[in-house]
Amino acid sequence: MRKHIVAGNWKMNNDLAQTETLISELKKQIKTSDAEVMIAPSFTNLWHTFEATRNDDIEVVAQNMHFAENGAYTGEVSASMLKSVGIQTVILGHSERRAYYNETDESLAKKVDAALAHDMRIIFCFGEELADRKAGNEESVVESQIKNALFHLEALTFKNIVLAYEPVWAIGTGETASPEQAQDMHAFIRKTLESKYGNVVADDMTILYGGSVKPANAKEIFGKPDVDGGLIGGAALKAEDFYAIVNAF
Ligand SMILES: O=C(CO)COP(=O)(O)O
Repeated sequence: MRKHIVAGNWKMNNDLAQTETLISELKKQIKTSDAEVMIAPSFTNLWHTFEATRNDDIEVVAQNMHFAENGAYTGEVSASMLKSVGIQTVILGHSERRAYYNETDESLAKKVDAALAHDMRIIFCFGEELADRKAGNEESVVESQIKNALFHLEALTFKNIVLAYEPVWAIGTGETASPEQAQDMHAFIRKTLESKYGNVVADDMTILYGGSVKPANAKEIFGKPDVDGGLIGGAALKAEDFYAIVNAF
């Protein structure tokens, strides 16, 4: 079933004290919403945030994980470690991870497999760079990112996957894809899924848009038929702005 989701990716922001402040401000904003609400703090704050929001309509998710179960991977965190602190969902493939930490379609396919093997839900991110769009290659780039990391999966596993289209040129730049550009790409993504998995998987897939979503533009973007929610960076760091976006549905 297709859901509405608004997820806040805090990236490398908020120490423990700032996390506590933001959580208490978020709690004041919560009201019944049509959208599932998620927040992704840094690893150091996952457990605390999970505990502090236990009774609220907020799911705490991780920003990344390693594909191995355990071992000599200094600085890394595994799926079972995340699950042991209550985390059921992980963001994989964010463009910042691809750009700065050499994450590739190949390593992401392994992370996807590891998360699914632990019955975790995945928010799988992808999106073209500015040069790709200028060259008119945005669809082929997105298509290959999806195919290379996900098309080895069986149709049934897609119930544990949420897709997040985040054009790199719109992340943290203040420049949003127009609602029409987002809609066109989301429809293309659905068509790409349909070509391999059929229309049930394609129609049921929740596809989020990410890149400079703000209270001022959320309603228009979320109003598009193939946009099922957002992955929010900067605006997720202010409780009022975040919930204005959640309530844009
Ligand atoms: O990267 C993003 C969410 O994962 C989007 O970031 P901004 O909302 O700050 O553009």
